Amino acid sequence: MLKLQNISKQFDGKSVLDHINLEIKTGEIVSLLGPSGSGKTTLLHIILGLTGINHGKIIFNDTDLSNVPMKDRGFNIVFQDYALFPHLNAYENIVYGLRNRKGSVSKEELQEYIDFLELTPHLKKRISELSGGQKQRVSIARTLVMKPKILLLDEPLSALDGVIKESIKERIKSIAREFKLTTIIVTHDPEEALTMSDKILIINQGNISQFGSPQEIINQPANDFVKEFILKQLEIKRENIYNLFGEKYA
Ligand SMILES: Nc1ncnc2c1ncn2[C@@H]1O[C@H](COP(=O)(O)OP(=O)(O)OP(=O)(O)O)[C@@H](O)[C@H]1O
Repeated sequence: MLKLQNISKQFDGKSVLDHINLEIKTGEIVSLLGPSGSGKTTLLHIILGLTGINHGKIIFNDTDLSNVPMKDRGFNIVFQDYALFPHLNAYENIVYGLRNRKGSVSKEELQEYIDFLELTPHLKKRISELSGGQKQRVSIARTLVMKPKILLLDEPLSALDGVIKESIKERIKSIAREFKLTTIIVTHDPEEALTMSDKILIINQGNISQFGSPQEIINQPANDFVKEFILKQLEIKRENIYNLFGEKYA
């Protein structure tokens, strides 16, 4: 269980997150959803330990991590632009983080992650030879081999489209299920959040507008902002949402 208690963050005296309280159960997929500048990435980086907080506590499985540095938290992130090393091939990128942690992943486990992400045919390729979806899979594999206690993803689908986007989305869902891995995803796209999460945290201007399951958010939007932000999308993407939630929004 990850608990955020009264988290506040200011940049240059300006409030970016205001008393955020949140509980995420182990194995849940949670999307942080909100418009540009609402504080999603800041919250993700605070959980990771990349960004400090001005107020509040971060508690993971009853341990207070608020002052624990990023490298000791055991959470790992897939960055939006993949952040792969162009001079290394796909395999070298995947194992890069393990270089100082010999023995932390067995050969069998490493192969399991590579198989799971269907990367075997691409291991010797340079990064420039990979498609967007393949780069994303390498980036996810590189993070998974570190055996994170929580997997954080910043806009993992934003650079992808069509079939590739759907396949990465399904892959992320199956990773969370297969490895029982708590997964927190930043997105600005309500459809992505509705179709890939157990719970959605809707942030607006540094405040929580609503935290709940996709069904709760659709059926009982907490306020006008949620209605506007989510229901607008339902109008646009009626068919996709219909497939998920049935006739209410058909
Ligand atoms: N290092 C920083 N220094 C100063 N201000 C920052 C810093 N990082 C973020 N901010 C500000 O904090 C606010 C929230 O930024 P954040 O990146 O968390 O938003 P976001 O919801 O992830 O937006 P986007 O969807 O555009 O990435 C913005 O007003 C941003 O300008």
